[in-house]
Amino acid sequence: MSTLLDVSHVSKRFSMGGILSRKYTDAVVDVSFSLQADHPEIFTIIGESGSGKTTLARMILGLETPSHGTITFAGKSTSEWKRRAARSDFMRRVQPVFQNPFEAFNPLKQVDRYLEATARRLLGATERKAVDAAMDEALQKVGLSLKEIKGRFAHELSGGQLQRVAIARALIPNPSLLIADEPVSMVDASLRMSIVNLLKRLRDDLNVSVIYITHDLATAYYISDRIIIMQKGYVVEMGPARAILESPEHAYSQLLKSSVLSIDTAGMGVLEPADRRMTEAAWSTMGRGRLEPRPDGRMVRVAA
Ligand SMILES: Nc1ncnc2c1ncn2[C@@H]1O[C@H](COP(=O)(O)OP(=O)(O)OP(=O)(O)O)[C@@H](O)[C@H]1O
Repeated sequence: MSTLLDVSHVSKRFSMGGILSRKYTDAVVDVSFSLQADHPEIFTIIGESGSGKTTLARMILGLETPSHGTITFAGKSTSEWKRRAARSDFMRRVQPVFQNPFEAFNPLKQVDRYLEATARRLLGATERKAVDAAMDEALQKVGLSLKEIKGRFAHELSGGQLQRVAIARALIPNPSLLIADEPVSMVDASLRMSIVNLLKRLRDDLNVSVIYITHDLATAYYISDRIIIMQKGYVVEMGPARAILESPEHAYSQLLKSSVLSIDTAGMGVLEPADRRMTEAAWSTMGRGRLEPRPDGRMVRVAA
C-alpha cells in the first residue's frame, strides 16, 4: 500500500493586523490524515464558514506553508514539490477545482482557451490535433464535447456546464488527486447532483481521489467515503462518512447535523442552529481534549 497524500500534525497560524501585531488566528490546528494511492476515495472536509477548510486545501496545494507539521504527496514534501523543476509534475498530479466557475474564467476569453493552455503546458501537447484530442477526451469525461464548447464564453454556458468545463480542465493531465473546494455551492440546485455524481464517477471509473470541501451535509453523505468535521481549525470527528453522519458523536457534529443553512446568508455556509443548548454544548468544548479512536474506525475529540 503506498501513500498518495500524508498530512501530519499540520497547523496554520495567520497573524493579523500587520507584522508587528500580536493578534493571530489559528486557522488549522494539528490536522492529520492520509490517502492511499491504490484506494481512490472521496475524502470530505466539512465545517462552517471559517473552520479552516480552504486553508487546509491551500496548504495541500502548496499555496500556503504550514506553520507546523508536514504534508507529503507521493513521498515528497510540499516544499520539494514547490521547486521549479517539480512544480509542473505536481500540477499534473494534483489539480484544484474552485467554488465559483464564473470567477475562474475570464468573461472575455473563450473557455476552450483555458483547456488548450492546460493541454499545452501540462501535457506538452503542441500540434493542433493533439491539443484538440486532449481537450475533447477530458470534456467527454464530464459529459461534454469540444464541439459543444469551442468558441463559447463563460456567460454562454450554465453554471453546471461551466463547472463541468472547470473539472474537465483539471482532468486534462490525468491527475490522481482533485481538490474540489465547494464545487457545487454556486451551481443551481437542479444541476448540483450532476456535479456530485461526476465526482463519484471520477473516483469509480478513473481512480481519481477527491478531497471534497463543503458545508453541505446532504451531498457529503451521498458521495463521501470518509469525512473530517472541522470546528474553528480543530478536527472534532473523522472517519467513515456514513457512520459519522448517521450518528455523530461530538457535540459540534451533532449541531451541524441538526442545523440548517440560513436563507439570509445563502451561499456563505452560515448555519442556523436548531437548538440553543446544542450550540452552547458544541462551542463550550471547542478545541478541548484529544482525538480518541472508536471501534467503528472514527476518531472523536474528547475532553482530556
Ligand atoms: N490569509 C489569511 N490571513 C489571515 N487570516 C486568514 C487568512 N486566510 C484565512 N484566514 C482565517 O482563517 C480562518 C479559516 O479560514 P478558511 O477560509 O480556511 O475557512 P473555511 O472553512 O474555508 O471558510 P469558508 O467556508 O468561508 O471558505 C478564518 O478565521 C479566516 O478569517
